[in-house]
Order: sequence, then structure tokens, then C-alpha cells
Amino acid sequence: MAAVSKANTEEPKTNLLSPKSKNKDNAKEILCRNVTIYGKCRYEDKGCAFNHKVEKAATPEGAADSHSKKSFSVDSPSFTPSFLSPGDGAKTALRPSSTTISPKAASAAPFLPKQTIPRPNTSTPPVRQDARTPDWALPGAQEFVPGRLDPSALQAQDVNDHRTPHFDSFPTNHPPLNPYLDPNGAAFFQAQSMFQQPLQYHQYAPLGPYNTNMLPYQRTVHDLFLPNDLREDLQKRMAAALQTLPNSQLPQHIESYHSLVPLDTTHHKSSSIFGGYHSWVYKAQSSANGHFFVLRRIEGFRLTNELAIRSVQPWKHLVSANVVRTADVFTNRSFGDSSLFVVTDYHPLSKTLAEHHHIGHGRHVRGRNSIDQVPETVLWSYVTQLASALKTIHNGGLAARVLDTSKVLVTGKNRIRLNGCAVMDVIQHEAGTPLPQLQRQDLVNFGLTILSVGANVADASQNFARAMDQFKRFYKPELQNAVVWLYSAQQYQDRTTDQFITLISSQMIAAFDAALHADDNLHTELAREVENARLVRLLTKLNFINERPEFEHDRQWAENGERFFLKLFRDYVFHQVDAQGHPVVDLAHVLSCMNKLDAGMDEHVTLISRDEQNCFVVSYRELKKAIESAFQDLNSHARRI
Ligand SMILES: Nc1ncnc2c1ncn2[C@@H]1O[C@H](COP(=O)(O)OP(=O)(O)OP(=O)(O)O)[C@@H](O)[C@H]1O
Repeated sequence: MAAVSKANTEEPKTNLLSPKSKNKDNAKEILCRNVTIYGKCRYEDKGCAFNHKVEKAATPEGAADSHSKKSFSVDSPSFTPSFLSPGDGAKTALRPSSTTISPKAASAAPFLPKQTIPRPNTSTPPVRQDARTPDWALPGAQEFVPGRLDPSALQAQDVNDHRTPHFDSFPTNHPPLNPYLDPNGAAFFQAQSMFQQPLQYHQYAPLGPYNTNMLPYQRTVHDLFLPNDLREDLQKRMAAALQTLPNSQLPQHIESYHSLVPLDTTHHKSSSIFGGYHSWVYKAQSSANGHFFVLRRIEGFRLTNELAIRSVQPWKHLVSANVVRTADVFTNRSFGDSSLFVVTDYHPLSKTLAEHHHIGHGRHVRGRNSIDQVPETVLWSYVTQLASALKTIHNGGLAARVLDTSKVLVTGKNRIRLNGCAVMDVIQHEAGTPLPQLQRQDLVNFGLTILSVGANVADASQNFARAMDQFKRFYKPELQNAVVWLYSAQQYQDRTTDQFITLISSQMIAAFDAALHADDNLHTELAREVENARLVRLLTKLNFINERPEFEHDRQWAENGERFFLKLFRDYVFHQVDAQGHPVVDLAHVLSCMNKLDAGMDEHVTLISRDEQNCFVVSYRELKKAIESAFQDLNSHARRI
């Protein structure tokens, strides 16, 4: 803390800022460093407060200075008198004054060659200051050079770097190290040499791709946080995953799965898909790991051959982004009958293709166009995703065996996954149908599924020609040919998924490109949230410390105690008012302060108590230390309780 003083209400406020004000009168006796370095000062007639007469200061020390002057090159740092006034932002404070010297110049930052100039931020709670001055605009700021550090040193630093989570590096014999409890911040920088000035406390560098159609006021919030629709979508999915069914009549447990919630929303049950068996779908939570799964119950299935269950093993190892993963298979009697249960991954709020496109319910027609008509690009996206799923399945020596609009899940925007796999391998294990035949049937079902979606008919296989007529009205010949090629796989024995993929390669590339764009966008959204957890932890700490009524009589926590300025800092961050006394609600100011605090910057802030009787000039580094020690103290109390 640079200064702590009890204010005399009669005194000008500048006297409260720093004891350096006492040196104001001495400035004229000090030889200007520009004279020492360059022989003359450009600001001599423009208000520089220092002495410019060399003979006056021609002491042995001065001689030494003039000798050293010769050894300076043109690259030597120049000294510019700084006039820092409490009312100015950091940027203006570093500009040379053109006429008179402000009496507040006494608080000018000392000349520190090879260091960043500490910038007193002289905001006071009653008057709003510009806390958003970008620090990269500072002439003295050291440029951030990524990778400038020795990689081995970086590796060592990373171990304790609070910004690098290491989930798998918990020491086995020692209690886990909590770097946040280190009062000196030393845990973040193992060696002094690794401490970079200025530390990159501002991690909000915008990462592309950029949306250029936004007004500045929209951009500020948009650049910092997830877009609302994405946040809402994620929150809804989480809420759906956590949904439970109170007073449920369903079994409490099925093997290690509990909290069953039915997912079938339609009362219409088709038994044609799974060889005459009815199937029921439930969300359930695993007591083994707490994860959510889907249990597909095949009602009334009696297992006669153990090998049938083993046939599911290859499905557990199948990895495809377009297939719902199979986790487990077992039989169970909890529902009062013998049922087969196939456990798969749970994709909250997903719908089947049939539900998503209202297939079989006719189209809403407005004018000449159907408003439910699936756009051709979306249909091509489905084609490429299903082709990718079938390629993985067929190359893995398997066949999907169920490919229907009710067994393809839409798990995101235009994102589909093949569902209900592995079931037929168990229930029709005895049939022994040759694999190539099953795989060809997959291609036929694939064609029919696309036709059903495009023509909006529930079962395109019933009347292929009629559905195709409907399909031709909306889609181009390339897509029509793809559907016909797939459907005719039943006649051509040599047709494979790989051949089909070759035929639609240009569409595959278009889908791949779209997927990469979507991936880039998600990365950009992710980058916006990257600092939030860190700031929430810091804010939590600050709130833990401030306003503790139980420490009212403790000297350290009292109004005149050493932790008082933390309370004033809270006021500085959150309770500022403008010149008219209106509250300032500025998120950017809060984020900037919190980031500087977390990094422990050398920058100073002036904190004035609400009654304007006390004034503190403290650096963020001191604030950080004080917060750490107060939090440690609080923590030790908490442990004792
Ligand atoms: N893995 C899953 N994750 C999340 N939801 C799922 C999953 N599998 C199915 N569902 C949901 O369960 C519902 C029922 O699925 P199901 O496969 O039984 O379709 P269906 O239309 O009821 O077909 P069927 O007539 O054969 O029973 C679907 O609406 C789907 O939203």
C-alpha cells in the first residue's frame, strides 16, 4: 500500500494520495534525467518540473552520469515527464503537458528503466473513471511474445499454473496442493525469472470466425459470453437429463440403473421394427458412475442362447459419431415378464426423424409451397451422415438391421445418429442370415428412409413409385438418383456402402466443410467462457471475506484495520457512481478489475471510504495478497468450526 492517511477534510485530496506530494518542492533541485541522458530536455520550456542547469548539479555523481551518457545509444529508453492527475485515465496521464505543471505531478510514477511504468489508476468511488483503457495502448507495455519462455521452464510452470487444469496429475502420497491458497502467488511462478511483465491478465482476445453484422453495444456482451440460444439449449438439455418422475409405478431399480423416466411420447407402438416385439424406452441413471443412459426394453423376449448376448460385444466397441453407442445388454424380470434390456447413450431432448419432420402426418401447405418440406441441403446432410454410419458398421463386420425414420435420432441441428442397433443381433441371433445380405438390406432401408423424409410418407416401401413421384417434385436429379441407387441394391449383389460414398463424394466434401465451420463456431463460443470459472472463484473469495459480522470486534477486520481496504475495493469495483450520483453499472469495469486483481498487477488504485475520511493507494498486487491472507484466515476459522 503506497499510502494510508487519515484525511483532513480541509486539505485538498491530492495530499491524500501519496507521500510523494511532499517532494513536490524538491523537484526543482533534482537534475532532469533527460539532461543526464541526452544533454538537453525537450520539455524544459514546456513545463518539465526538474532542474536543467547542469553546472548546479556538477557533483562527482553528475560527472559519472555524463560519462555514462556517452555509452548510451539511440535505442536507449527516453524519459518523458509524466503528469499524472487523479482525474485522468492511464492514457492521458502519460501524455506530456503542454503548458503548466499540475500540482498533482508530485505523484508521477518514478522513472524505472526496463520495467513497465506503474500506472496509478486514480479513480475514486464518487467520480466514475475510465477503467476500460486498453492496456495494450500503453507505450511502455512489454509486448506479449508467445513461446518466448524456455519450453522446459514452461512445462515446470504449468504444473502450478492456475490457468492449466491438470486433472490426472494428483499426487498419490501428498495432500493435493491448492495453489489458490498461496499468499505470495509464488505457486503460479516457480522462479522469479518466469514472471512476465505485464502478465497477460486480459484473456479476452476475440477468436474468429467473426460475426460482422453486430452493433457495438451488442458485441460487448456477445463477445464475452455464450449466445443465448446456445446457452438455453444446453440448459434445457441438462434440465431434461435431471428430470425425475415422482410417485412412479416403474421399478425402482433395473440392475444398476435407477430413476427410470419413460421417453416414449407416442401411444402408437409399432411391433414391426423389432421382429414382432414391442419396445419401450426409458431414461435411467447408473448407480455405478452417475451417468445417464437409455434402457430399451424389448418386452416378452426370452433368451434361449447365451451366445445371442455375446453377439452385442462388437457393438460396444463400435465408434461412430453417427451411431448411438451401445453400452450394455442384459435380461431382467423387474417388469414382471422376461425382457431384454439394451443400454445405450442418452441424448437429451432428441427426437426421432419421424417425430422431427412429422412424417406421415401430411404437410402444412401454404400457397404453392409446403412449409414442412425438408430443404435439399438438409437431406444431403442426412444422406452423408447415414452413409458414414453404415460405412463404420459394415467395415466393422456388422449390419444395422434397423434403419427407419423412427430409429434415427435427431440429437442436434441437422445432427443425426442411428439408434436401436444391436437389438436385432440378439433377438434374431438364431436366424443366421448371411452378413452381405443384411448389409445390402441396410442400403435399401437407407434409400427408403431418405425417401420417407423427402416425400413425407410413413412407409415408402409400401408404394415406392408413388413416393418417388412426390420426391421428384421437390428434389434435384442427383438426390433422386442416389435414392434409386440405394433402393435397387436388392437387385445388384455387388453394391456396397463404399461405392455409394464414392458416388456422393462431392456432397460428402460439402458436408465435411459445413461440419468444420460448425466446429470453428463452437470453438469461438467456447473461448468466450474460458475466463468465467476463474473470475467466479475470485468473486466468491471476495464475497466470503467482505462484511463478516462475526469479526466485527476483531482488530484486523475492523473499519480501521488492515482489511478495511478490501471493503473499499469492493465499493470501487461494484458501487461506483457517476458525477450526478447515478450508479455505474459497467460489466467491463468489473471484469477488468477482477482480471487485474487475479494477476496481481503493479497498477495502483485509489480507494476512498464512503465518508471520504480515509484514502488508500494500493496496487492490485497488494490487494491480491490481502485477499489471499484474509481468505486463509477465514479458511482456518472454518476448519476449526
Ligand atoms: N438414446 C436416446 N436418447 C434420448 N432419447 C431417446 C433415445 N432413444 C430414444 N429416445 C427417445 O425415445 C422416444 C421413443 O423412441 P423409439 O425408438 O421407441 O421410437 P418410437 O417412435 O416410439 O418407435 P417404436 O414405435 O418402434 O416404439 C423417441 O422419441 C426418442 O426421443
